[in-house]
Amino acid sequence: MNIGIVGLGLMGGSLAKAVKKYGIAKKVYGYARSEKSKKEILELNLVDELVDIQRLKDECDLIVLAIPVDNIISFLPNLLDIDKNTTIMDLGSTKEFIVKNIPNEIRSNFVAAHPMCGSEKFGPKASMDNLYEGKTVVLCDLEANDELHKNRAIKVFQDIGMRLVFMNSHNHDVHACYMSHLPHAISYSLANTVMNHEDPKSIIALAAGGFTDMSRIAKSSPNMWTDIFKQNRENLLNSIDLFEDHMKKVRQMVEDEEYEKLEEWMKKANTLHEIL
Ligand SMILES: NC(=O)c1ccc[n+]([C@@H]2O[C@H](COP(=O)([O-])OP(=O)(O)OC[C@H]3O[C@@H](n4cnc5c(N)ncnc54)[C@H](O)[C@@H]3O)[C@@H](O)[C@H]2O)c1
Ligand SMILES: O=C(O)C(=O)C[C@]1(C(=O)O)C=C[C@H](O)C=C1
Repeated sequence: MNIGIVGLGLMGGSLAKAVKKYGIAKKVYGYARSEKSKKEILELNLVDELVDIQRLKDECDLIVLAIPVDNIISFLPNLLDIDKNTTIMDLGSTKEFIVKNIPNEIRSNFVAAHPMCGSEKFGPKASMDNLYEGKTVVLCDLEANDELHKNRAIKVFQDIGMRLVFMNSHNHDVHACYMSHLPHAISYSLANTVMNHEDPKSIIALAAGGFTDMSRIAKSSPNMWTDIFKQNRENLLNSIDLFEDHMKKVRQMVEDEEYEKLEEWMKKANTLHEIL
């Protein structure tokens, strides 16, 4: 099978490396827009060839959209005349808005997927051949797909070592919000809070494991995360409200010097790690 990847940053570049590593693709084609990306992709030897959209459509059995979630939607008009046997797949971090915006002509071709792996790094240089190994991918609303496309997508994810989880796109966005989008909002908030209060010298001198762990994802791509917060707005607003309730609760317990209650609240939080 020939695979075409649109966007060869962390996720697309890592997929290109993984399908090569496991011998899944006869040819891996890439599509990139900026000259800077094109240069990096070729230097890193991520794909067999960079091609235009027409060649992607003419020569690929599977086209993977590994670009920010708003760009996924704006890219779809390019694919309306796709062959009925060509599979399209996205790797976006949100699912409901994307699925709602898939044009009818290509709905059965389009497999909505979200790999639950990644990092705060972005761009072609961040790609890794083992990013997907042993990780989970969420596949959404598969009842809308032809068997050919569903099975092709499932096989590719299995062949690169992923576990599969099936969910509807609405539930996906609720869960992804709590497990990924809220943590990013908190980490960006923490980074800005600390930078407004502390000077660089004390940040460098005192940053230890706790702060480094909590702030790692504040280094993530603003371009990608603005789109995610926009598309998952309602769920994010709800989750921020619930998080704020807990911040108010801890603030109140400290203010009222209710230390036994505080300890119980912390013990409850400890139990998360009996599950994880
Ligand atoms: N980073 C993560 O941890 C992670 C995890 C799971 C899913 N995702 C999702 O995967 C997708 C890609 O994220 P990433 O981390 O690889 O981002 P990235 O910034 O590393 O890579 C995206 C690449 O796509 C290019 N691009 C953007 N629009 C394009 C277009 N219209 N045509 C061609 N190229 C285009 C950019 O130049 C960039 O090189 C996003 O939808 C994101 O939500 C990311
Ligand atoms: O930074 C990481 O460690 C990630 O795995 C990235 C992460 C996350 O865990 O929130 C980020 C966005 C996703 O869509 C999926 C995964």
